[in-house]
Order: sequence, then structure tokens, then C-alpha cells
Amino acid sequence: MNTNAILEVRDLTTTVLRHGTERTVVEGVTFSLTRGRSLGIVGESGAGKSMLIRSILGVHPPGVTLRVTGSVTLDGHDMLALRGRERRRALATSVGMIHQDPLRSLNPTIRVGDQLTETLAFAGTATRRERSRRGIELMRSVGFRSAESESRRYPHELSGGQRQRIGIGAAALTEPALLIGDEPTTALDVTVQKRVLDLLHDTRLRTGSSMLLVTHDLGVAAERCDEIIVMRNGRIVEAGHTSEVIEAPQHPYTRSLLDSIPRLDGPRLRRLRTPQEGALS
Ligand SMILES: Nc1ncnc2c1ncn2[C@@H]1O[C@H](COP(=O)(O)OP(=O)(O)OP(=O)(O)O)[C@@H](O)[C@H]1O
Repeated sequence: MNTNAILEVRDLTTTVLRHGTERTVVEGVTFSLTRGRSLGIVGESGAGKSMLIRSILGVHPPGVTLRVTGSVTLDGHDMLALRGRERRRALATSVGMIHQDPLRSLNPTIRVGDQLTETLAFAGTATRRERSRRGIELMRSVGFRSAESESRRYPHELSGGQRQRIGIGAAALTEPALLIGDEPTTALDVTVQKRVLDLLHDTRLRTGSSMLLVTHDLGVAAERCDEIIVMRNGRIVEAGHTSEVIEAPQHPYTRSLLDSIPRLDGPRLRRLRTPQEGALS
């Protein structure tokens, strides 16, 4: 047992129950994430990454019942035992979630600055005036130079990259112990992707949060995470420190993912840089 774990998942198995049928989508998944560290969950579409995150958080897809067994300890909470309000409270204090497209989690009819301050109101951490000041300050901290005027825009008036900046700012607002990025840059151009990942890294340094980064892109996980697990068909096929997984992949599936990382400089580099080597700077 990892006594300094922010997240400990043991033998997690998730079965989708639907129209009288059962289908196992996550099987026997075990891993732990040490406080302050980052873990990439990598795998192709359908590997079970989203179902794993849903199972950890206890957030089931609409119209679908999930049977989740095993154990999940998140920031000291026994997540599979928590229900309703208790679970929502645990999530609100311990987890900041960044979705692929924050438009889905932003209210289209509310100005972005107000949405950020709403989150603060929900967390009950500040007066209205203080919230407004912090909202603008926060927009500045995630790269909005004209934060005062930009805070009055609606979500659809922002670019994908700007919206993701708001998404990161909102997720980090209460300085949660764990930030979870579910394909946070998949919808973005490569240059914007880099800036958003840099911001995520800086935010993590500022808040001291640990990070789970879900991505189909092994290259992104290799550059941004301390550790990696590779999933296929609901199971973990490879897990380890980033340098081990990249330099000496044990599973043929990991090798095929490595080989498919596009390179501008011809043949695949012998190895990718790891965070410890300054790839994040
Ligand atoms: N709402 C749902 N109802 C029933 N089965 C689902 C549902 N969502 C996903 N599944 C199934 O669960 C399995 C794992 O899917 P999951 O969405 O977790 O994969 P993923 O790795 O997150 O893929 P992607 O990157 O495409 O999101 C797949 O076989 C998928 O068909």
C-alpha cells in the first residue's frame, strides 16, 4: 500500500448492465498515484479510459448502470462506499476535472467571468466582490491579457484554446488535490495544444495538485507525465515510470503505440524526453 497516495485503485472491475445484458469494460485495474505526481492513462478509442475515470468518480453515463467492484481511495475517501451528497462533496473538494471540450461543461448563457465566480460561490469561499476580483485575476493567470473585458464574453465567443484555459482555471480554482484531464487537448491544434499543456503544468506547480492525464497520445503522456499506464480492452497491459515505458516497453501494443508517434525528423527518435529531463520547461 502506498501511504502517500492521492489515489489508490485496487482490482477495479466495471461491468455495463444494459437491457438485461452485461459487458465488462474495465477489468482488474490496479494502480496508485503518489501525491504531487502525474500519471498518464494511455490507450486507443474503446480501451476503457473514460469508463475507468467514471468508475473512480462514481459518475455513470446517462441511461447506463455500471457495476463497479474493487476499491478506490481518493484523497482518503472510500469512493465506492460514498453515495449522493457525500460523494459530490468529496469530488468538489478533492477533484478538478478538465474535459475535452469545456463548452460542454460551461453554461452557454453565462459570461465566462461569472462562471468562474459561480464556482467560488459554490465552494463558499468568498464574498461577491472578492469572487469578482478573483475571477479576473484567475483569467489573467491563465493567460488572458485583457481579463476584465474578456471575462464579459460568452463561451462561444472564445476560441477552443481560450475555452480550455478557462476550463483549466475553473478546475484549479479550489486548488483540488487531484486534477483530471480527460483528453484535454485532443480537439486543439498542435501549437495551441502545447500552450494548454504548459498551462496545465504551471497550474499544477502552483496548486501542488497531482494529475491524471487521459490521452490516446502516448507522446503527450511521455512528455507530461511521471508515470504511464497503457490500457487495452479494459485491462492494463503496461505500467511504469515514463522512462521505463518509453525506453523499454514490454508489451507489443505499447511498442506499436510508440511507433505510431509522428516525427518531423524522419525515423522515430530512440527515446522521448521525460519530465525530469526538462521536457516541460
Ligand atoms: N454509454 C455507454 N454505454 C455502453 N457502453 C459504453 C458506453 N460508453 C462506453 N462504452 C463501452 O465501454 C468500452 C470502453 O469505452 P471508453 O469510452 O471507456 O473507452 P475510451 O478508452 O475512453 O475511448 P475514447 O478515447 O474513444 O473515449 C467500449 O467498449 C465502449 O463501447
